[in-house]
Amino acid sequence: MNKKIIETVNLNKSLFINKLSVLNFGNGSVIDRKKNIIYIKASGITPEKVSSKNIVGVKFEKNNSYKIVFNKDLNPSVDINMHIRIYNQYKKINSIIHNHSCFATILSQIKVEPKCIGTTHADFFNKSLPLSEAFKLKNNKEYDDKIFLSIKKRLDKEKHFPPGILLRSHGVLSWGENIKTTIENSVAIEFICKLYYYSHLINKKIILDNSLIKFHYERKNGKNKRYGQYQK
Ligand SMILES: O=C(CO)[C@@H](O)[C@@H](O)COP(=O)(O)O
Repeated sequence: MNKKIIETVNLNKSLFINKLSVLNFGNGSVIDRKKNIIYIKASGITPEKVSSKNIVGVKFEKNNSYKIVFNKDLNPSVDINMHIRIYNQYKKINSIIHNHSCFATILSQIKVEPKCIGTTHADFFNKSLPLSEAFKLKNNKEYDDKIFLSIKKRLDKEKHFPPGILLRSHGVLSWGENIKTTIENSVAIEFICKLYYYSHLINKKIILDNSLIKFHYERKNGKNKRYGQYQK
């Protein structure tokens, strides 16, 4: 069995295992950059029921068009065009999860970017988690381009590429160079949003000194990280 298809199944099942998805709200994709094929959950399939039989493979072009090349009788996730645009734009991303996990979706709906107010967040990312920009539709055909542009406009403002983004009023995207990182990022983003939500409910004035953000972030990330079984 194709390794990318197995990875896509495991990625989508992780949504269910980590309780990041209710019903079919959510999908995961993996890209084969050598063949320009994206594997994604078929539309309407709940993550716990995903198998190689309901993974769709689409061969995509630079102009974001695509044709179905695997499980041709199935429709890909409704979000396939958003995934294609992200892969075409950001070459370091090799897998994407979209979900409606509870606290990340709450913050996306109240339009709040969770600031770094604790070392748990700082261990993971040293900036606020970004929220995509607002947009309106003149017609339904604009949706795929507009939702991607709402993501790109916000990411263009970031010096450090984030592990994901809150999709305004909708949910969350997490991504990574491989499925392990993408799954960890989706779990971490939801946990950080939960910590932020409850901390802020109790005290709106919480801040964390930048020196501590820097210490924690650099201890776990980057070329000089000092976490885990690193070479002494
Ligand atoms: O969020 C949405 C729809 O708003 C989708 O991600 C969700 O319904 C999943 O759709 P798919 O089953 O992936 O087509």
